Formats: sequence, C-alpha cells, structure tokens
Amino acid sequence: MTKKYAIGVDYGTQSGRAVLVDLANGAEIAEHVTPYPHIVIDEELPGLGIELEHDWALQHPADYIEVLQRSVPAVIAQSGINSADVIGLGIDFTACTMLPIDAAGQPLCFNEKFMWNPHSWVKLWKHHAAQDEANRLNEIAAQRGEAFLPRYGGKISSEWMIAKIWQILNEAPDIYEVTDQFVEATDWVISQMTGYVVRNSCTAGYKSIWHKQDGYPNKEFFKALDPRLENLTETKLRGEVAPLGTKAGELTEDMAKLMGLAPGTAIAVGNVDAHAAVPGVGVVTPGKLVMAMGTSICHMLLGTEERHVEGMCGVVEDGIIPGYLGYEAGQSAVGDIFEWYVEEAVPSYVKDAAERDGKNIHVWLEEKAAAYQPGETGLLALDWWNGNRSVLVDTDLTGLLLGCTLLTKPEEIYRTLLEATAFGTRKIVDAFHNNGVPVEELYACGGLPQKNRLLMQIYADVTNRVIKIADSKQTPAVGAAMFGAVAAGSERGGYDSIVDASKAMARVKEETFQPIPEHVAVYEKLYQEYSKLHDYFGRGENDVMKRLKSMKESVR
Ligand SMILES: Nc1ncnc2c1ncn2[C@@H]1O[C@H](COP(=O)(O)OP(=O)(O)O)[C@@H](O)[C@H]1O
Ligand SMILES: O=C(CO)[C@H](O)[C@H](O)COP(=O)(O)O
Repeated sequence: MTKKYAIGVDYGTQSGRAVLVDLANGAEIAEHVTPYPHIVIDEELPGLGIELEHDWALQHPADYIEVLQRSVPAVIAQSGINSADVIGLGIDFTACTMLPIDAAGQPLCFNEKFMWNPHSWVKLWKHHAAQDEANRLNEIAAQRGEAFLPRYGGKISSEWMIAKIWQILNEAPDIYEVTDQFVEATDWVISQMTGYVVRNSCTAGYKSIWHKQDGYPNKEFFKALDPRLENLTETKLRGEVAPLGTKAGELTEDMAKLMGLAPGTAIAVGNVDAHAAVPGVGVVTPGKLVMAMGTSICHMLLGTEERHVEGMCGVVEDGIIPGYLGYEAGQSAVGDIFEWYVEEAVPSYVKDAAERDGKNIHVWLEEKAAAYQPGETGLLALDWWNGNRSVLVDTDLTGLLLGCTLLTKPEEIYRTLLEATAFGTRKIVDAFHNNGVPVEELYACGGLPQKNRLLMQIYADVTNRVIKIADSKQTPAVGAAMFGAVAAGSERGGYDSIVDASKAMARVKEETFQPIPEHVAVYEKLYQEYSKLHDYFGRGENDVMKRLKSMKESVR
C-alpha cells in the first residue's frame, strides 16, 4: 500500500502554518508558513480609514483562506508526494476568535453594507474591549448562583464568546440583528472547506459556556443579561456540537481545486491550538500536564471526574481527548517577561558582551545564570508582568522583584525571573493536584523548551516532577494532522481514534529533565516565600499594585 499522509494547519496570531505528516510514524515531511496579509488589525479597518478604539484586535477572514490556498499546495510541492495520498486534514486555531456570518455562511465584513462597522469583522482572541460585558456577566452569574461559574474557575473571560457577542449587541445592534450565526473562526474555516457549519466541543466548551450534559446556560440567565439575548443559543449560536475526533465533512470540489488536494478528503472538526498540542505530544491519559510554552503558557491536563479548581480557565468533557474531562489553566506572560527584561532592562555592557561572544542575549544570560545555585541570588519575584491568569484570574496584578542590593547582577535577575515563572506553574500544578486532578509528570512543547535548558531544569526542580520534551517545534499542527487522520478513519489508511493516532505518530525527545533532590529542597523553601508574597499581594491583603495602577491611569 502506498504511504498515506495528513495535513495539520495551525492558525496562530500572526500567521498560519501547514505541516504535512506521514501517518505511519508522525514524521514531518514538509512545512510552509503564510503570514496573514492584514496580521492583527488594531488601529484602523484596512482600506476604509475607520479608526478602532483602545483594546480592539480584529482579523480579516480572507487571510485564513489564503493560508489554505498558499501553504497547502506548498507542502505538497515541497514533498513531491501525490496529493491523492493526503487522506485527512485538521486545523487548530487561536480562540476565542469569532465572527458574525450571514445565512450563506459569508462573513458580514465581506458585505459592502456592513464592512464599515468594525463589529462585522473577526474579533481576535486578544480583543479585550468586552471587559465591561464580562464584568457584568460575572456579577449576574454569581448573583444567580449559576452552576457553570465554578467550571471556569469562578470567572468568564472578556476574551470569550458571550462577552464578545454582548459587546456587539450593545454597540452595534444592527450588526447583531443581521447576523445569522456567531461562529468561532476555527469552525468557519472548516465550513468553507466542507460547505456547512459544524461547531466543535472544544471551543464550545471552553469559550462559549457549553456543557455536554447541560448544554448552554438557560434562557433565564441570558434574559437576565439582556432580554434581547434570551434566545441567543437557539438562534445565533444554534447547531449541534460535535466532539473532537469526529469528521466535520469532506473537501468540496471548489476548495479541493484551490488547495490542490483531492475532493472528498476527510476534514476534522475544528480545534484550539494548545488543545491540539496534547495528543501532538503523545498525551492521551490523565496525570500528564502538557505545557505549551512560549510568550505565555497554556497548561492542559486530562481527568476522569469533573473537579472545581481555583482559577482554572475551564473543565470540558471531550474538550481535549474524547472520553476525558479536559482541564485548562495558564500564565499570561512567560517568555514575554524574559523579553521585557532583555529589551528594556539589561545594561549595555551585557548587550556588548553578548555581541562580542556572538550570542543572543538570552543565551548569554542563561549561561551566566546557570552558574548560580538555587537560593544563591537572594532574590525572589512575582511573575505578574501581564497580570495573573491562573489561579488568581486578575489582570490588574503587576510584577515584583524583591531582594536587590548594590551587588545584584543582571544574570541573577534573569535567573530570578525564570524561577518566578516556574513558581507560577507550581501554583497551577498544586491547584490541580491538591483538588483531585493528579499531576504526575510534565510534558513541554512550544518554543521555550528548545531555547532554554536552564529554564526546563528549574521547572523540574520547582515542581519536583520529570519533564518530557516534544520532539517537534510544530506540536499543535502535528496534533491537528492526527485529528485529520482520525477523520479519515482506518478504512482510508488513517486511524479510528485520536488515542491510536497519537500512539503511532507522537514523538518526545529521549532526554528528559529530572528533578535534582538538593535543588528541590531549596526551591521548596523559596516557593513557601513566593506563596506568602502571592497571597499578600494577590488576595486583597495589600492592594498596592491596583492602587498604583489606578494612580497611573488618573495621572495620565
Ligand atoms: N533563549 C531564550 N530563553 C528564554 N526565552 C526566550 C529565549 N529566546 C526567546 N525567548 C522568548 O521566547 C518567546 C517566544 O517563544 P515562541 O514559542 O517562539 O513564541 P510563541 O509563543 O509566539 O509561539 C519570546 O517571548 C522570547 O522572549
Ligand atoms: O486562549 C488560548 C487557548 O485557549 C490561547 O492563549 C490563544 O489561543 C492564543 O494562543 P497563542 O498565543 O499561543 O497562539
């Protein structure tokens, strides 16, 4: 039998990437990136001169189709395979990235009548202008004792679907009125390939307050938000929610021509980037926490029972791997904190020395920082440079560096920032582990594990757990390709379940990071100190960070 392949398409914040994968062993045969022509639209609507307000972040839906049109044919051409041997395709996306569509499935921003209104465009996951709606939603849900709140760690985010829809209703009721459906971008792209909309259980569960048994919150809740929202879930959010691991449909003739694939190729239901990375790194059972480590960290974990864990982003049945409860938590800045330090705060002599040694500044600082023992710097930091996503869920918290003297060196501060992010992850690990969702070992994927060995050793020491590292830089795309293979099924040369696909195709590096007992003991003491600061500044005993922030705003 000829070799069979699947394609995974990873839709990031600035670009989309297709990866062609060999179904027998997960080998990545070819890869191609298409930068989005309009990237992130946060100043004015392209070509229309309409200015956007603060905290807006939009995208152009045509950019997503361009990824399919350019990157898919490119990986076929690079690999030299016969396109008929590609039996399935899956995608993963940032989320909640959502858009309003008309009855024909077309984005409202494609229509001359509506394109002038920013609310007709795609709202990207990091569009933060629906905070008022999110605050109000959380107040009303808490007052009504809504059962869904604890499933989201006590708070629904302004990044998610209901807050974004409510903002549209409040600020552009005419756009709300003409919208036939609000859809996640991941589901819309799939609908363009198959011809119809199928919602997926991952984004519905994590971003739209959908529950496998209870469905969406009831009409009374939506009516309490706004009487005009009463029938939202059976009108503009209507449609069956399909579990991950199912087939959304088959590639239409037109899209097959555009993408250079065979018509009828199996297309998997949509998925989220961090969630696709879980089978991508080979995790299909509980006890293994997957960390997608880059500018931020998403922490993903499987469980067998629904538990309520402080500050988690959510727990969703079938949300990551069918048959399990999928848990998500996160840190809103990790690599971004190291970047801030390197760009804004290192002295020029460090930059000069790194340049002289022909090294990137991170690498130079890592080498120097690695010479210190845990506890030797006398420093401690709180990792809240971009607020705290889990477990405090508070975007108004800020960073803290404690213990500096006239002798403090830049590499000591760099090491302390690495440690602070590890302590933040330890908080998340403890929150799950001590609340009935065991965490036995860690799996790391994303850019950071490949870039900084000291960081990975510190995470192993601080969490006292073994860390395995993905053997791919494109773990979400590989995971998406696995879902494509499952959509095709074993009869067509794919797999019958994501568990089978992951077992055959996922790869981790042979080398692991093992906790070093002497380091673990010192970090345990430092973590106790971190926890005291965490609670003192983060749980209301001293709100100085918030007072400083509001003083800054009022002075400005
Ligand atoms: N050697 C390094 N050590 C630690 N952090 C690094 C290093 N090099 C780059 N970074 C950080 O990695 C982050 C980018 O990670 P990456 O996974 O490539 O991106 P993304 O999250 O956008 O997918 C940046 O925030 C950058 O500061
Ligand atoms: O909310 C998320 C997953 O639930 C992600 O943070 C969002 O999708 C963007 O991720 P990234 O910056 O890694 O592309």
